[in-house]
Amino acid sequence: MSGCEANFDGLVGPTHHYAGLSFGNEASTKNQNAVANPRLAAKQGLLKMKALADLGFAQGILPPHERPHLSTLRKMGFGGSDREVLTKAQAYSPRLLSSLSSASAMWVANAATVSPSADSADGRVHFTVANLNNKFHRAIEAETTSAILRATFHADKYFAHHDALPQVAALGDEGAANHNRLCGAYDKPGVQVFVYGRDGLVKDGNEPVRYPARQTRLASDAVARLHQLDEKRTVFIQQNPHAIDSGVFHNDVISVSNANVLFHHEQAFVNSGKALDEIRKKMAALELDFQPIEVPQSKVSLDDAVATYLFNSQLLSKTDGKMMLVVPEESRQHAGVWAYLSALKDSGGPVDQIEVFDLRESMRNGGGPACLRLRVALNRNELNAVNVASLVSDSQFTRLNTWVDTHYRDRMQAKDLADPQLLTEVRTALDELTNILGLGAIYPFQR
Ligand SMILES: N=C(N)NCCC[C@H](NC(=O)CCC(=O)O)C(=O)O
Repeated sequence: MSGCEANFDGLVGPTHHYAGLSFGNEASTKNQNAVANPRLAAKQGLLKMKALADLGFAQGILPPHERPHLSTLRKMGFGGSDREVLTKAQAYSPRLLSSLSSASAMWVANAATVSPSADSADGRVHFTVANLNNKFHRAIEAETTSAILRATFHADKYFAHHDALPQVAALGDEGAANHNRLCGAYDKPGVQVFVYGRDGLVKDGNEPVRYPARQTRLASDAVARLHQLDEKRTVFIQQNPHAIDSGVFHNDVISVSNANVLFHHEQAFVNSGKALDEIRKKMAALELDFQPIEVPQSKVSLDDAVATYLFNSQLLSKTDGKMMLVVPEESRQHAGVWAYLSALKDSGGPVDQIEVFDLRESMRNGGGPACLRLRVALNRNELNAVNVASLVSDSQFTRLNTWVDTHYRDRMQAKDLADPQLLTEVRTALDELTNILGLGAIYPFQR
């Protein structure tokens, strides 16, 4: 198969903690105030990256953001020295400081939507940074995400970068977590599938009632337009509001695609049969055979899917033509889900290997294997144009692992965030990291 799918994983930042900031994400709510271990979190993520790189997959890394986010605090009127800003913000509202200190940028499936060059009219890879408008702690990610993506994929000839959509609820955009692509070879035209939770402009009675629908159709349409996609090869599907109300706050908690396979839960979409038919027809026009793997509610309930993150998995093509599913340890711990996975592996279908990773630190905030990675399908020239130090090699892994050991604390709670020493530690670490990754000045404090 020509071309490749490179996975760029977000590295967990030094202020990783459990703040209960994401209403609608049940793990986030459940684990509010638990004690986090940023060092362990970063190392769990690095181990996944290393393991996949060792298996021969193209693996990249995206750095964490600067937190606490002093520039937002200053914009909100907290003045004086950095130390004073932190003290005043903590006195005003510990929850505000916590929101502006979240390490949520680790979940880079929400960093941007990416369309490969084979699908875009101008023949370039398009990136639109997600505005993450539904959550305050995430809406502040866009600016640094944009700087990071532009530094990582910097050749204009190959890569087109779009800023985040305007920061309004009607244009709520959560990036690649609500986007799938079905294809044959990664560098040949495919069918892009955008999944949205609500319209954005009008209420049609199909919205969830308990939890927010973060992604709007208005935003998905805008991204498809920006990426110069052909409507004959684009599909828009509404996410099942009942699934959102059950804790499926992003579509990647209930479905994942790779090549011509869509692994999904039976209750993932509104009018599922019609949606799958449209994908099938549009793929057939490209002479591609669509292979959906639909998991029935009777085998894995929505609640179990949310609790185990079975679908927040990475589906990866191996050189032998078969696929491997990368799942979190929580999927192995659940007898019913593990029985389903064992049967899937032995079914004679496309998936014949299951790999399990311990990502507990991230999982406790609702971030599984797929949340931690941004898929970028590339042809050979494009892969060669990626900032080389952003690719995970043995030597980069060793440097990064040592960097984490040197700079990260092994315990973090909201009350630690006002410590001015923490800000110094973060800035020292990030300054060093931009050197390791050769990214230049990407953080506000470096400018
Ligand atoms: N499904 C994907 N692609 N990403 C998962 C994102 C998890 C993230 N959690 C948080 O932001 C929790 C932070 C806290 O509560 O401390 C979110 O809800 O946006």
